[in-house]
Amino acid sequence: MPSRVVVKIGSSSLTTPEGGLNAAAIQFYASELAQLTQEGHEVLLVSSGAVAAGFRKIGYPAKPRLLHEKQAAAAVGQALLMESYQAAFAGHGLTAAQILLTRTDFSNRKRMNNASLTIEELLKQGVIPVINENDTVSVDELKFGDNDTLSALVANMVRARHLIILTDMNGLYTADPRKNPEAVRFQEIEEITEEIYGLAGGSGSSVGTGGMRSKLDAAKIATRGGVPVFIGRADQPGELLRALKGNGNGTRFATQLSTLPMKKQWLGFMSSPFGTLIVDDGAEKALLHGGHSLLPVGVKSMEGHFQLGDVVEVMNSRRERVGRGIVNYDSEQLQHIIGMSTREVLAALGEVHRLEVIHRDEWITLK
Ligand SMILES: Nc1ncnc2c1ncn2[C@@H]1O[C@H](COP(=O)(O)OP(=O)(O)O)[C@@H](O)[C@H]1O
Ligand SMILES: N[C@@H](CCC(=O)OP(=O)(O)O)C(=O)O
Repeated sequence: MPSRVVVKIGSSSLTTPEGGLNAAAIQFYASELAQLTQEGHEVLLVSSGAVAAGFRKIGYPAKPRLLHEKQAAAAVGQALLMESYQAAFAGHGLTAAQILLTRTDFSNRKRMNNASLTIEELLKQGVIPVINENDTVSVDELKFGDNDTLSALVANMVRARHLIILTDMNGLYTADPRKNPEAVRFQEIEEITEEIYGLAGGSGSSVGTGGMRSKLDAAKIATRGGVPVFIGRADQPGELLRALKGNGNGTRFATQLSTLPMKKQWLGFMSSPFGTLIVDDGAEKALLHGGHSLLPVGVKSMEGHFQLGDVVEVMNSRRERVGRGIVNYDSEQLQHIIGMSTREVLAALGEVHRLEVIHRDEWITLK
């Protein structure tokens, strides 16, 4: 079975700061990716760069900030990007396919399944899927924004063997090296703790978006799904292959000991919550450390309109995210019983579908 690799390349590696494609860079990466296919790997490319490639062409002096301007720039730039990839891959006898996805395509299981089947067929035919966010239709509050999270969701969806995130920095440092020249690089990270998060800053370039912070978000999602991650550079011939073999110019992130099943990955990272439940300290502890279900007595308040079976987010009294789960009541019913003991719930409602507000089997901790 060939090993499946998802490679994500950021805007900073593919475009120029003034706006426009870096044609030499695209040719270089196409050649490096072609080499991976020659070594027997199945390759999926997650490529940013549509906004940065398109903004100057339509007259914006710098990368736009407003959503509709970014969308317009992306609509122009995405076509330029694909044209460039098609030509570059053709030089190696390969064909590229454009796949544009949004967050909703992952939260809706039917759409995700369709995307997955299309990608499987492309790989079977030896085509390289080139994936980007569908910027034209992504609304602000649901946007990935950067493509790091998108690349992790894709890696988990296709059950990749590796996720390689290429950027303009050779890995994660103890601080942003652009601001702190004393910063030291990590070779390998076993677990992405709060402390590690604290070291990562935002984007350092004029064209990038998420910086190291969003790359760590991506690494967390992928490693919890069982996919090891590399974050770094591969701008010299052969470096991409070396990254795959474990000695690249960057930082490696090991997979978590217990890999989440797909159902829980979907719940935690792909689903869209319909509401929020605020729980008390006892319930938070029971969910986080006791492996218990959430009962009505532990819920202090709630927001949103949801149906039985929808996904809801759970927050503690400090409004920090605790996790997500499938709710066993609709919002109107739950409103009547929050804070009640089991006996009171039964007296108030008579018969219930399930007593727990969220059963522990349908829960994922995200804290
Ligand atoms: N702790 C850190 N270690 C390394 N880079 C960091 C760190 N914190 C912030 N950065 C910044 O993250 C940038 C890479 O992210 P980004 O600009 O979003 O690139 P891309 O377009 O490739 O996704 C680096 O250029 C660097 O300035
Ligand atoms: N979908 C957008 C991605 C935006 C972006 O800047 O992402 P990245 O360079 O990966 O931080 C584009 O193609 O321009």
